[in-house]
Amino acid sequence: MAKITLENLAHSYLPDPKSENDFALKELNHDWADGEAYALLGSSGCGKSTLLNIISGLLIPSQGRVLFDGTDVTMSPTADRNIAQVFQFPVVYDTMTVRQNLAFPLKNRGMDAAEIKRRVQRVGKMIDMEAELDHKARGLTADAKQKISLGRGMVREDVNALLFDEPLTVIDPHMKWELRTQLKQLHQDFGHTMIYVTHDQTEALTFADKVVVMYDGRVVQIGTPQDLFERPAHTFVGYFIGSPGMNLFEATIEGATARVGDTTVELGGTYVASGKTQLGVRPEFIRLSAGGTGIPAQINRVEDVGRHKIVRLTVEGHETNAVIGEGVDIPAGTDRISFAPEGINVYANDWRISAKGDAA
Ligand SMILES: Nc1ncnc2c1ncn2[C@@H]1O[C@H](COP(=O)(O)OP(=O)(O)OP(=O)(O)O)[C@@H](O)[C@H]1O
Repeated sequence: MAKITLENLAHSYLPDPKSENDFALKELNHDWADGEAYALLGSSGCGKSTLLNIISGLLIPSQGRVLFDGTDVTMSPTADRNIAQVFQFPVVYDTMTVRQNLAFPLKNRGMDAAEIKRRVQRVGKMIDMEAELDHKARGLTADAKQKISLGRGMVREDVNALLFDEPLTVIDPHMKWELRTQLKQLHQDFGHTMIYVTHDQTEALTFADKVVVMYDGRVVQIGTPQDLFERPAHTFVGYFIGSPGMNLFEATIEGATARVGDTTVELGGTYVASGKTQLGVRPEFIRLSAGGTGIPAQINRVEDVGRHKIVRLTVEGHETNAVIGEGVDIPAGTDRISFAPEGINVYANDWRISAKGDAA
């Protein structure tokens, strides 16, 4: 297992990049801790695979260095990096049995037969294919073949890192949940450094200790699921994480208060902000009322989704969502919203700013 250091790393697919916009991966500096499970999350085209391919050695970055435990591996081929990789689509040897496929990386390293047998049995159980261990891979479904690929990725215990690139795309929904749980268990048992690329927030939040959110070639936040929920560092994180995502209100910041339209909102702290200023409030922190001092709002519809209700409103001309707990009544004649102070985030030019005196 290794700590992974990304130093002044950036990548452009163009031979002669002129501006930041020419970079698929914009400059970043990070240490990814030994033994942690990271999810790389972001929408299509934001640079997740570019970053993963640089870490795995499939791509040489146009700038910067990659270090494994302090050793520069930037120019080292994948084979020399001692990593296991699982891709979106299965990579299996059709003519081999499931058992031979799983044993392959261990045999290659000359491990003794009894140990190979033990590990293959364990991984076979993990991927729920114990009964098929002696079947040929040819003829198995894509779903089963991908489970073999995952198993092969997990069978070695001595790797520097385990890299997964959207590995559950072809897996059926029930098995997805099962395999995610198994991966998490594997991580707890062996403490591998794991990097898991996905555009699915549920997958990222359930799998990872830390979620690395990418947007437009940039890492906009690395945090625990709780950090991403409570203190989204960028408006994109607020919008992308959560269902529905965070509401944004254009606001003028005036120290400890903000003006949203004609309404004054108490911020619960003092802020100095300029540029494009907004308040970000998750639907869970929106309060509804009839009359009073809140921001004028109009309910468009209410969706009962079982555990809670989603109230769709129009506020200051924008669609706004509130989440109301099961059994909580929506006040009759609701025409105002207000914000729970602990749920207010202040943004200047899309980046979260802290109240004076706050650490984060
Ligand atoms: N080989 C390449 N040549 C030129 N441009 C590329 C190449 N690979 C990726 N890109 C571009 O780089 C940007 C980042 O792509 P990347 O594949 O890293 O994103 P991603 O977040 O992994 O997306 P997806 O989830 O769709 O795979 C995109 O604009 C993409 O078009």
